[in-house]
Amino acid sequence: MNPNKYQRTPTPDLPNRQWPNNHLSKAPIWVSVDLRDGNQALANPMTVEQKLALWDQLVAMGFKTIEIGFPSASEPEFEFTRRLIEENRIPDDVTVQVLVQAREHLIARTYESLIGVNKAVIHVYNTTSIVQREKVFEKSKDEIKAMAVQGAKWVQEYAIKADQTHPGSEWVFQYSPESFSQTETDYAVEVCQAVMDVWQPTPDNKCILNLPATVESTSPNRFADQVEYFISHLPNRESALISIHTHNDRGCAVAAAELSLLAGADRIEGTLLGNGERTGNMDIVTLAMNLYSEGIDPQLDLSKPNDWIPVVEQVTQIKTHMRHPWVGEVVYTAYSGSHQDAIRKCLLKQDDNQKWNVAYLPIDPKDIGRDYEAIIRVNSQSGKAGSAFVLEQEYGLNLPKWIQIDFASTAQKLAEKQGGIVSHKDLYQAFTRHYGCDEKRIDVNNFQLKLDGEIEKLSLDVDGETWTGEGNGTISALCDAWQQRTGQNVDIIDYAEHAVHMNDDDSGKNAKAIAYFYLQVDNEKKVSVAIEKDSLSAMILAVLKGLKT
Ligand SMILES: CC(=O)SCCNC(=O)CCNC(=O)[C@H](O)C(C)(C)COP(=O)(O)OP(=O)(O)OC[C@H]1O[C@@H](n2cnc3c(N)ncnc32)[C@H](O)[C@@H]1OP(=O)(O)O
Ligand SMILES: CC(C)C(=O)C(=O)O
Repeated sequence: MNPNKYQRTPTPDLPNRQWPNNHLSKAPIWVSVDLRDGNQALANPMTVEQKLALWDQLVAMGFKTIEIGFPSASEPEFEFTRRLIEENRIPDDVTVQVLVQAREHLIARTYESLIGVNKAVIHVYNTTSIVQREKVFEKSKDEIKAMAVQGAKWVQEYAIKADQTHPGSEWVFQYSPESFSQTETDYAVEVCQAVMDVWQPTPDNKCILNLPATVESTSPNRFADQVEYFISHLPNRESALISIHTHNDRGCAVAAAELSLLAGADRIEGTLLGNGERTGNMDIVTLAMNLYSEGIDPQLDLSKPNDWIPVVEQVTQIKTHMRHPWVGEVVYTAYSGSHQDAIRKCLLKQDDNQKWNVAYLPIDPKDIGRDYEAIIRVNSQSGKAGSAFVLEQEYGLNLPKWIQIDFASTAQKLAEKQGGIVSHKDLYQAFTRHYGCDEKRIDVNNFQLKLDGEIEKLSLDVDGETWTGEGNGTISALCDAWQQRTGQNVDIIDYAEHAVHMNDDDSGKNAKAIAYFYLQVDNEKKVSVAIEKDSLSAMILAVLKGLKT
């Protein structure tokens, strides 16, 4: 490797930059370019049917402008445009956008594809970057500007022609100085100004100037400088919507777009999950969810990733990474003990009426249809809180801390033996087996309790022997009975009991009680658990188990 081979992309000097002081307060205008830039990146471009499926999905998610393709490039692209129009698939509040080079025959064909459309954005581009001017087009700055101006003129002229032959369509003009981020910014301003001189937009009839990082070649802060410089030097800025189209070569497409919004951009082009040329387009899902997580309405419905991800995966043939920001399969799952502990404690304290404030979970997974069940998964890196969370969520067991500690080594051994994630069923079985909850190992009969003044007098048959004892409650009378029989001193350090509804029957018929006891028998500490049909039985059995085992 040889870093001397590379050079820094020049960006404007902007000593009084304002964008670092700004805050976002609303969603931008979103434009999906999945059907064009996304499609352009696929080894097997989408079929018309696949494009229709993705179109329906994009509309359902709330996109109001959708770049549908490059209709002059191929028959399938042309046919798709025709089908949207002829089959009345474009809702009144959705505008289609089409891309075309600054070449006359392509512009003519583009308008042909759009006959009968209600409203469309005609997006014309030519590159302005230094490398492309010098090596690809071999043209001077003036010649490249002249291409842009000529393209703008054709777009306008063919719109007029289209209105004459097929009146009734509304046209919006968009120009991209392709590779803006690798263009001298003052020159990009100059070219865009020349395009605006042709189109003569007004604040009520704006054109769109789209600034692409066609290849991401600067850090997001320097891209934001480029955008702020462009916006602050563009005469008649109020007559243009400033749009941003970033790619992800350095992995910062979302950051660059986000900072561009701080720098004054109005509109963002991108794709769902970031499919696009090379390392991809800006991922709209990530940026929209970033806004959402800061309390800004993203103006897109991303709530059902389990519905729309399969559509995107089907048409792109690209699997979503399990750690994809916000929507990857495991992004709300914690395996490590301390994270599980923190999540569990925060969730217990999270009040529905308060702002979301849970460690390690930047949003409530339920907002995008993810269940709490998947948040904590027990493996060999988990601690007591992980097992406690799973048993709590899945089986309604509120384990006291000393039970969590007591059970932790059993869960750990199970995880190490299994080698991966322990299913909640296996964990529950390990729990009931460890505490002997499924076996009736102690036979209890003829339970009698009499109150004599303040004193409870207890008599019961345990494994065929009659026990008697007294105390200020049932449990202390039971401990007294044990002391009388064995001479051992029994202290109750702590206990808890609660109702449990067994998972296989939500009707309540299968409601049971669970009791947890922490005893000290002479010098020995004992932990025991029993699940019985009612709370008194569960408590008696748990104490007996603690004493007799
Ligand atoms: C950054 C982006 O994503 S830009 C979008 C890129 N997307 C695509 O290109 C997908 C669709 N494109 C295509 O199917 C084809 O390129 C077509 C149908 C549009 C054009 O095909 P062709 O004319 O046969 O070939 P090709 O694309 O190689 O044309 C290159 C010519 O167009 C010129 N050209 C390229 N871009 C532009 C432009 N934006 N404006 C004007 N001329 C341009 C080139 O200088 C070159 O000219 P030359 O033939 O005089 O050397
Ligand atoms: C045509 C433009 C907007 C483009 O796709 C890019 O520069 O990446």
